[in-house]
Amino acid sequence: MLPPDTGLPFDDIRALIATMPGPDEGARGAALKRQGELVKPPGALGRLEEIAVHVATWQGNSMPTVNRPMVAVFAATHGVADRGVSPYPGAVTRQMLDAFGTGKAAVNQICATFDAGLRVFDLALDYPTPDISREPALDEKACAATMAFGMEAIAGGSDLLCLGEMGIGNTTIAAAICHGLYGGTAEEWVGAGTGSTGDVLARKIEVVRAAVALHKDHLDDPLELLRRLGGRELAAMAGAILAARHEKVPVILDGYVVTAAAAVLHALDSTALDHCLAGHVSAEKAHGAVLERLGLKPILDLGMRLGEGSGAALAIGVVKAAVACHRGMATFAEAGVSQDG
Ligand SMILES: Cc1cc2ncn([C@H]3O[C@H](COP(=O)(O)O)[C@@H](O)[C@H]3O)c2cc1C
Ligand SMILES: O=C(O)c1cccnc1
Repeated sequence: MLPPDTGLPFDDIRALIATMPGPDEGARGAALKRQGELVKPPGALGRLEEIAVHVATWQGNSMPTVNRPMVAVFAATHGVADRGVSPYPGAVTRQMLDAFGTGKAAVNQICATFDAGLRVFDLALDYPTPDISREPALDEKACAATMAFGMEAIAGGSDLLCLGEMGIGNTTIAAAICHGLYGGTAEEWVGAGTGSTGDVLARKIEVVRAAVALHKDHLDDPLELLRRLGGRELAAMAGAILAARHEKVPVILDGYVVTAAAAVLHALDSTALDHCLAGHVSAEKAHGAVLERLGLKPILDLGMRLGEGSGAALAIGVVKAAVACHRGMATFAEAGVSQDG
């Protein structure tokens, strides 16, 4: 699904936001009713019950499925990577794409564990976006086109979309977006990423501070903020989240970088992430704070700080189990179990 080709590119994105479908209250009501009838004390499956009802609500199906979960990993390169903001060189981004291709990365193993599909999107890796502390990452047309490209993540059909990213330097980008959206200090939003400490961490904070200062007069519009402080994988992920909403596909977010992309949509419309689950809270310093601002409660908290969709993919197991219980358990009446405690 591509946005209609009318008007300014960002206007097309705004039109998709304005026309997002809301929750399917019929499916939600029926799913809640079924949860109350299943052969267990009410609420005994805890968050699994909420998760099953969430998937039912956003698929618009009181008997939801997780038969075709898909992990979409968006990869891009960043000019800031040359500023010494990551312990790893920018070349690692392409090397990791090779590892995804041969099935040797962490996300491959987690996808295999849960029978999830994995698609990797190479967003012009040979052309890093400019250093955001010196100029905008993207122009409006490129940002909107990259968001539209991200909408391809769900092409071919999926009943649960997990988002991941690969792009050395992109925890700097995520921090700039969060600092731009939420204010505070650069220190507050910058974390270790792949393991930055000392001078590397200090440079990272400085780059984030300089980037937000450079673009400060243009940050009121979240799409403008995304194009200036973002990168291609963040724009594509925002597009994917929006397309999934229109196609009734629930989404699982991953760590700090994915959540920063999602936060841009939330700033445009506070209901834009209502179909999303937070797969986990990563060990990246500010991830928990962003999730709190978005009103998202992470499913897992395992101290992971990898990115590449690993935390979202791991949460597929929990969501699958939640939906399996919802679909497969007997009701008290079916099981002949007495319901009065
Ligand atoms: C071998 C390796 C595998 C990865 N898989 C994901 N990332 C993660 O690390 C990067 C962000 O961290 P920073 O901002 O510190 O560069 C992203 O590419 C992210 O997905 C990796 C990083 C490395 C080194
Ligand atoms: O939380 C994340 O998204 C993350 C953390 C470290 C490295 N890359 C990504």
